[in-house]
Amino acid sequence: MIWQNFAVQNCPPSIYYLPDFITKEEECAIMQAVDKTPRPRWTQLSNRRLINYGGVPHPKGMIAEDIPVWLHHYVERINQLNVYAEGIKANHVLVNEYLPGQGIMPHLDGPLFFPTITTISCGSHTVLEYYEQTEDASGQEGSGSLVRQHKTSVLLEPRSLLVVKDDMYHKYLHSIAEREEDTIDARVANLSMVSNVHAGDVLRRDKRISLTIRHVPKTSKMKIKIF
Ligand SMILES: O=C(O)CCC(=O)C(=O)O
Ligand SMILES: [Fe+2]
Repeated sequence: MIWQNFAVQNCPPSIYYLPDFITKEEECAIMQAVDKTPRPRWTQLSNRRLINYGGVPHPKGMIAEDIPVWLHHYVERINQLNVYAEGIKANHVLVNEYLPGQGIMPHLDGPLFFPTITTISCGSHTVLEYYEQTEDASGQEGSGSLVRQHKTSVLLEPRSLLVVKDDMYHKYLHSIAEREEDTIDARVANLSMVSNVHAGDVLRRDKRISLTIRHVPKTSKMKIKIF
């Protein structure tokens, strides 16, 4: 599969959207495996819950942990695409679970990850929104007053793969609004790449599981110092 053939037009570089990257059976298997994950593995946040697999990224280096066997197949599928760079392989999977009405605040993924990321969506669609953040023109330099302007949106259907790099990784903040339904409008940049969804449609959200499969460049071996 040549992921470069799936570039989303009408948005800054670079987003790629691959519908039906996984089958319904694979989607079901992911949802079941995530469902079975023991409670202590989860980090509960106010508006979603998550699991780090592969370790917890850290500025001093991620202490690598094994990725569970059920995820190897999907990590391998991403590695076969060669999205990161020659010889660079995924070593981290972030599982996010969103119930209808939940989301994630505008943010950048930051310097701990290789700046090309991949996300598989399961269980429900969502709309990923991108914002340009600039210092308020009326505010004084360094006042810290920031304004956010909507740049583009991407509809993520269940079973799709998203690949994000370049300015869409480094420059524009992404978020998922805390909504129970999404009204699809012409600001959705990949509307021509989805079937049976049109501007004006209202899509009700269901529980969504996302797998964000990334490469964490800085890893460290745990050292136990004995004095
Ligand atoms: O769930 C998603 O698709 C996005 C998650 C995300 O942006 C993150 O965890 O950094
Ligand atoms: Fe993110």
